[in-house]
Amino acid sequence: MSEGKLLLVEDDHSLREALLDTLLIAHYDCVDVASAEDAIVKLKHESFDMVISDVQMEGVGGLGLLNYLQQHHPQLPMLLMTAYATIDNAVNAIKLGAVDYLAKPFAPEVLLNQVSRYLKPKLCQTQPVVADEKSLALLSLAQKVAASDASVMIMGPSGSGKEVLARFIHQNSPRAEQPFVAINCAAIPENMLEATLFGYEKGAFTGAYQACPGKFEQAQGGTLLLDEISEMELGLQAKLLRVLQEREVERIGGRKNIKLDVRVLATSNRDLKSMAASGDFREDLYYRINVFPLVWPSLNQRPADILPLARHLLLRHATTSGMSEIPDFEESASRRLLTHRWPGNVRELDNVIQRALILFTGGNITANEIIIDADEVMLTQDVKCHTSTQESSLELDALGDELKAQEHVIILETLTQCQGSRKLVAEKLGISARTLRYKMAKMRDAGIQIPA
Ligand SMILES: Nc1ncnc2c1ncn2[C@@H]1O[C@H](COP(=O)(O)OP(=O)(O)OP(=O)(O)O)[C@@H](O)[C@H]1O
Repeated sequence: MSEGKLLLVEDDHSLREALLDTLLIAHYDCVDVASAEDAIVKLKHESFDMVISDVQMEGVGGLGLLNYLQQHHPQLPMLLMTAYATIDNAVNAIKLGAVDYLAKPFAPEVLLNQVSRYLKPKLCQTQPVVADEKSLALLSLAQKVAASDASVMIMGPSGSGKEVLARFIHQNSPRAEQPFVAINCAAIPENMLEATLFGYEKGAFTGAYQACPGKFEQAQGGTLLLDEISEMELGLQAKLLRVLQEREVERIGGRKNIKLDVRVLATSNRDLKSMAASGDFREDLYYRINVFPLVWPSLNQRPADILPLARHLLLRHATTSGMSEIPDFEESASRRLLTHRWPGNVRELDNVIQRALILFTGGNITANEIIIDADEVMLTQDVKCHTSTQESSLELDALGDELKAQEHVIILETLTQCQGSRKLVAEKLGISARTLRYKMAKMRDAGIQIPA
């Protein structure tokens, strides 16, 4: 199986964006087009490792594209998506050479499960950048723990790098070649979390059109990260405990137990021990996942990490935005970075660096381009504030969260620059589509109008 590139063909704009989000979040390299004709043009100039296409589109449509692939790229697996009423077409398509079909509507996991049979997601290359003594000690401990099969509980404040550390443990473990699957327990609606974790059989509940393996099964042989486990409700915690004890899972609506070989890592930015003491988290589950605890201190407690991290983030974002020369920080800028308290930890530092690159006009980065407070963004002449952005920022002031306000201004500006393309915005800001979608959902919740 290769770490290849996907071509997504779908004429419905919003469905295409949603599918693209799902694939990018799962770390698949993916290019999207709106018609079979555009797909054929792409296929002539770029090489792909899999095609996912809608059947019914204007022009030659999905079947025409399948026909083209059969003649010119017979090895290329093609997955078709079809409306429920046209399953006969899909069955014919499989006879003609498509590898499988998905009946719309389908859950994101169903798509990912199909794709994972043919392609591996891109390996996430993020290695923790560390320089402070405390962080070096933590990393060397993590390396030792990685070699074992123990469950690890990673604690630390929000944005401190817990997920980065979890990936590091997986990549340094004997399971490194097997899947690393992460699930954010706080980001998935409560009623969906159980199905997402344990999977379900066809017809298990309304909307379960196809059987779907859960995250545990997807992580088979590898590592499962339960991000923000403190947010899981008590009833589900009991079910999770049973799965961990029995080392087997039963899909919702299923009748058979599936043996599991999965290492479990979990993260929390809350004090799980006192949650367990107060009955807000199951004590027995706490002890089961907390075999080896690791704690990332907040960024201000490991000051020697700040500048190496800032340089690393600068390199990452400058490269993503295609800059040929990577600037450095002037003395004044470094001083500003070192004297801030970083309540939002590395994520806040990441935002500040992205902002600096937006304001950057050449040479090295100066203290003027290190914008930490929202007011500074509003006063900086270099930032071309659009009317809608100003209005949104004023609304945000009422929320009393300056850090978020700065972030929102940047997202709105970049959305305008990229004419609404979520994919380009995520690329430009150097964040994953998942993060962007999450941030935009929060902005909508706060009443901010997001341009279409
Ligand atoms: N040591 C590090 N080296 C490189 N990048 C880092 C490091 N720590 C954090 N980051 C980056 O900072 C951002 C936040 O990190 P991460 O998502 O791991 O934090 P977290 O503690 O899991 O946050 P949350 O509690 O909000 O889920 C990511 O973009 C990540 O790549």
